[in-house]
This record gives sequence, C-alpha cells and structure tokens, in this order.
Amino acid sequence: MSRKGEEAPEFRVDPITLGSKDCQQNAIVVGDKTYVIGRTDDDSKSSFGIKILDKLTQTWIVPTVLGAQPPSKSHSAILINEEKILVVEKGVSLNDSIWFLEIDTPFVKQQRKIKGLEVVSWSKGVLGVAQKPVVISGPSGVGKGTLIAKLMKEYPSKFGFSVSHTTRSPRVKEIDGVHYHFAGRSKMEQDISEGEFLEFAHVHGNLYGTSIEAVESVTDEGKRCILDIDVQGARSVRASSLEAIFIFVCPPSFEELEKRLRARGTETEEQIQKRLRNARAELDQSNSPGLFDHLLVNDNLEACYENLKKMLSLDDDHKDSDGCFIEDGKATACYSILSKTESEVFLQSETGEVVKGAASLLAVDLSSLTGGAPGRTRGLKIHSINSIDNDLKGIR
Ligand SMILES: Nc1ncnc2c1ncn2[C@@H]1O[C@H](COP(=O)(O)OP(=O)(O)OP(=O)(O)O)[C@@H](O)[C@H]1O
Ligand SMILES: Nc1nc2c(ncn2[C@@H]2O[C@H](COP(=O)(O)O)[C@@H](O)[C@H]2O)c(=O)[nH]1
Repeated sequence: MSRKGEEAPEFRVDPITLGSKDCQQNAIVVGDKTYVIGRTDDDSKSSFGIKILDKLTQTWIVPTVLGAQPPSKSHSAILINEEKILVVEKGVSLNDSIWFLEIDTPFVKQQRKIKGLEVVSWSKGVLGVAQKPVVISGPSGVGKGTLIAKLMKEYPSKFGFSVSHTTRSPRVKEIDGVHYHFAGRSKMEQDISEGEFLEFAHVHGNLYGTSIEAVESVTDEGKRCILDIDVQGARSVRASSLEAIFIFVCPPSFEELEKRLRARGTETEEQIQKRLRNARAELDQSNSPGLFDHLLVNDNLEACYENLKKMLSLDDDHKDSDGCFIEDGKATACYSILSKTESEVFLQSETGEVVKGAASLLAVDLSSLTGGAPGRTRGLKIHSINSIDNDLKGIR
C-alpha cells in the first residue's frame, strides 16, 4: 500500500479543548462557516452541541439537528467533503463509533428548504454492504403489488417490504402495519415536517409516504428493501441519498389497465376515473431521463415476473470481492482520527486504551460508502493496518 505522492487534502481541523476535559469541542472550517461540534453537559444531561459561526456576519447559528445523535463520549472529527464531517467516538464499540454529521447533503438541503432554518443531520456509519433497495413504480392497477407479493413469497429471507404510511382508508383484508401504516393526516404531516420521511406525495387524493424507519428496518434485518411508490415518490428517492434500483411497470395497453383496475373491485367508479387520469400522466413520465433504470411490461404475469427476477439478479454491484475488512466491530475501541487522503481516513488507537489484539491503525475506506436512507451511511469498510511504521511513512 503506497500513499506516496498523493496530494494533501484541503481541510483544516482545529481541536479545541474548552474548560474541563469532559467538554471537548472540535471546530471544522467549511468555506465561510465554522462548525463547532462538542459535548455539552447542560443540566447534567450530556449531549452533542452543534454551533455554526458564520464568518461573514460574525454571528453564531444554532442549527436544527436531525437524527439520532452519537453517544456523546469523547470524539475526534474531520471534514470528508463539502457534504459531511466524519466524527469518531471513543470508548464505544467500533460498530457504534463511526458517525457522519451531514452539513450539506441532498437530505439536509431538502430539510433546510422545508423548515426555512439551518439544519444538520446525524448519520450513523454501518459496517458492511447492503444491496441496493428496489423502487417499483407504475400506474395503479398495473400489477406492482402482485409482482412484489410473488417475490416476497419466493424469497422471504432475501426481500423485505417497505411498509408505507397513508391517509387513505384500509381496504377489506388490508392489515395496519403490514400493507400500510394507516395514519391520520395531521400526525403524518407533523412527522414529515420533523424529517422522519424519505419521501412523500399526494396520490389519488391521499397522502402517502415512506418513513426512513420503513426502509432501514428492512435493511437492518439484512434484507433487500422493496418500495412500491408512485412516480413522484420515485423522483424524490432519486434525489435523496438512498442509492436504489428504479423499475417502472407498464401495462400492455391502457384498456387492459382499466380492465384490471375494475376487476380488482377495490375502488368506486369516481376513484377509478381519477386513477386512470393519473395513470396517463405517470405513463408519460416513465421515460423521464435518468429516472428509471428499467421498464417492465406486465402482460403475461409469469413472463413479467421472470423478467423482474432477471433484472434483480443482474445487479451484482455489491458483491464483495475484497474480504480484507473488519465486519465484526463489537469490541470496545478507542480510536482518534490521524490523517486523511482522497479515499481513506486513518484512525489511530489511543495509547494504553487499545484492547488486546485490536489493530493500532485502521483505515476507513471512503470510496465504499453508499448512501443509506437518512440516518445511516452504509457500506462502511474498515481495514486494519498491521505494519504501522511502514504505513505511517507513506501517509505522513
Ligand atoms: N399480468 C397480469 N394479468 C392480468 N391481471 C393481472 C396481472 N398482474 C396483476 N393483475 C391483476 O390486476 C389487478 C391489479 O394488480 P395490483 O393490485 O397488483 O396492482 P398495483 O399496481 O399494485 O395497483 P395499486 O398501485 O393501485 O396498488 C389485480 O386484481 C391483479 O390480480
Ligand atoms: N410516493 C408514494 N407513493 C406510494 C407510497 N405507497 C404507495 N404509493 C403509491 O400509491 C398508489 C396508490 O396505492 P393504493 O395502495 O392506494 O392502490 C400506488 O401507485 C402506490 O405505488 C408511498 O409511500 N409513497
């Protein structure tokens, strides 16, 4: 491993220690702003305090902080890029030690716009690689639910369904928490405004949305997440940090779509008319540049299902060829940030606190990170580096 000749990255980290040693703060300079990240011990409750100094106006801003925060022990921090700051917690397991403070990711930009306030968001680094979620869209009645049900039946341990929230009334046989989370509009709107949703849309006169939890709970089970959402929702997910595969299901003809919708018998005539009107608009958008990766015609159900399976098995982006990374990070770790290159951040164990057998120097691979839903950064790979002297020579 040679890091000689790599350009020095452009960042500055000014660790400041204020007051007691329990009140450590890091100042990270990003353009005209300085982010001060630190533990505060207000009211005997320890938490992560974040303040932003706007150097142009010389004013302090206290941002709205979204997401579950790190355990608030001692930490070190470094700017990864203009979107994220890496924060490494000490004295917790490696699994719980890697965090990202999102300062200008698409999710943060979106939340800033919705709230009209300065926003930052915590995202936990998750070791290991998850397969990309699959977003399935298409007009009402085309057969999305039927195809997804077949997939879940054939591969119950491989796929998990993202259970959406909706304000529409349950149909006969629909179970709350299984088919949808049936929600009141005001509660759902409040949860959306608090940043709990990956996407939401007004569809056929009701509010529908995918909570971050709906996607992450499936991924946390080690399953590939399937989302059944409309085209507006697909567009929002495309713009989010979640990397997914996007499939649009088309009917063989408009007449056949109408026939299926009527035969299902779950909507009133007025609702059918509304869904058919919206179907035309959705079909028009199926060719939007860069939106869908695959178009799937659902004519014969069995043939369509076989094609869907082919599409999914083609995605082998996430097969790990490199087995040389730490997957099991349960032991207590005490690492601080040592240095950074374009593609890696180096962590050094703190003398005297390293657990027996643990590596003295670790490399966090920045190139393997994949966007999880907001709140998680997946694809974290951490290599241990045994030959400290040789490696330090290369990175200093
Ligand atoms: N290839 C097919 N040929 C004939 N009928 C089909 C086919 N695929 C699905 N159907 C039927 O069409 C109806 C609508 O299917 P489904 O409920 O899966 O649609 P959907 O796209 O999930 O609709 P929505 O978006 O409204 O939830 C169902 O009665 C289903 O059994
Ligand atoms: N944007 C979102 N669209 C969703 C979500 N869950 C479902 N849907 C879409 O709504 C229509 C109608 O569904 P129905 O169950 O009332 O027939 C359909 O196109 C779904 O794909 C969601 O979370 N977000």
